[in-house]
Amino acid sequence: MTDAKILVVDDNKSVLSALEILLQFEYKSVQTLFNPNQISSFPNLKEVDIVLLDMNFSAGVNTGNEGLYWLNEIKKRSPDTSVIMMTAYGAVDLAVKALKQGASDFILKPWNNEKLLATVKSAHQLRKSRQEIHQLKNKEKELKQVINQDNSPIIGESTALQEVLNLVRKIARTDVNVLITGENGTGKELIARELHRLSDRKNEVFINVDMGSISDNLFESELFGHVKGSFTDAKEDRTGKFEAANLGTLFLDEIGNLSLQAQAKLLSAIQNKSIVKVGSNKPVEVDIRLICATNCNLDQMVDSGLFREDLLYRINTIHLEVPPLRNRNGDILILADFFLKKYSAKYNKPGLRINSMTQEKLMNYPWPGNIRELQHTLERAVILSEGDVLRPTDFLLNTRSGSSNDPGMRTLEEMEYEMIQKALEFNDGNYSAAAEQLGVSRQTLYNKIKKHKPAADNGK
Ligand SMILES: Nc1ncnc2c1ncn2[C@@H]1O[C@H](COP(=O)(O)OP(=O)(O)OP(=O)(O)O)[C@@H](O)[C@H]1O
Repeated sequence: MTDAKILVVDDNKSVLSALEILLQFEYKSVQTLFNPNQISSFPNLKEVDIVLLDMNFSAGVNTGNEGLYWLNEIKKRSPDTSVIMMTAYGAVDLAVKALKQGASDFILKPWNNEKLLATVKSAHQLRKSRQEIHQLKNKEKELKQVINQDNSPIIGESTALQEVLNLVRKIARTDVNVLITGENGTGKELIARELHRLSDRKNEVFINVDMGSISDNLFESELFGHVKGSFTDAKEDRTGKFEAANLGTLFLDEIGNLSLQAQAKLLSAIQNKSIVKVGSNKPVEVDIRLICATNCNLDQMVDSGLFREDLLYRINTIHLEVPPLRNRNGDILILADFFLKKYSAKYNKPGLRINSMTQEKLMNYPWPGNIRELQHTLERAVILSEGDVLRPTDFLLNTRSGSSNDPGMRTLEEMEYEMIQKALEFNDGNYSAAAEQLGVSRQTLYNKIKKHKPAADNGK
């Protein structure tokens, strides 16, 4: 027995009882209405899965207009209910008219029982699909709200930052591709999110992809998706990041770490505004706003043949350079105060203050890890604080270079970290070149950096 509610509306009582008898063997609830005027007051019409609706109710009238009128009334009150029209006058144009106005199907009287049951069954499937689509759409809406709710404020009053934010406001509502450059931890991702938040795409998703963490052989599958069976591990169809970001913003972080092969594939997707999934040959159109970020000098990489010039032209219609924290001194104490309040609240330590000597120490430090380093430094100081005032000694800045003065105190891990930093510095932040110099693969280098990251953050 199928768990569905059916309503039959016909002015012929013998039609009503015949259909009631036939359908109640298959469906849990079958109700009948002799007078269509009762449709308007029918309780919980939205819960009715299928309506079987006669087209002509007044004696001698067979235009079908009454049926079309009631079809519209039902659709107004319950758009997902499937309506099957019934008529003894099988004019094809009338059937087409009803289908155009939202009917699911059409049955001619006298009907064939088997055919009628098959029609009702597919109308029920249609109703279920419509409900699923609605549920998925609602779910998608909620997910988008959750994904987009990471709206950390951008703190800072320095002219350098305000100039960047002015440009962000100017370009946010255009669809131009934006390249954001700047050192690690300067707030590139935050700026990208702000561009999305101020754009007409703000109610759609912001998808963030860390290109440095994607190995070359997974690049296409991650970005463009794949079809089931296209390679050994492709157990299911997969939607890539481009498709997932459709109508929204796609943020490609660490774009300077892409191999030349991956760059060519990315260029083709951007140029064609479409992607082809691995294992398919059908292009799928995508409508995305592209924002890329890097701490590498892409112009230099173009000169040394490590980055495609045509790709650079595509991604940097507008170039935003986020200044390092040491060039926006005015922001250091404002940011410190912001993070102090944030972590005092998080760790339940109200009333914490920074004294003037501490302020001086923070102002004089060059912050090589920029705002991320300042943030972690404040978090650690708040956690370790014992009194109400955070003193200079609560901020163990630059301990890593301190320990490197004493070779006896360095661990193998610290030396490895230093080597990696040096190789990255030497190669202008280019992971591929640094990996080659260190004699490891780009993936291994990336894994090592990832492994060191928490330690590096804590040590600062
Ligand atoms: N102006 C700012 N105001 C408040 N918080 C900021 C600001 N800039 C950066 N942050 C915070 O600092 C941290 C690092 O910022 P973000 O991840 O945007 O930097 P990034 O330049 O993208 O770093 P990476 O190059 O390592 O990817 C984040 O927690 C971010 O919220």
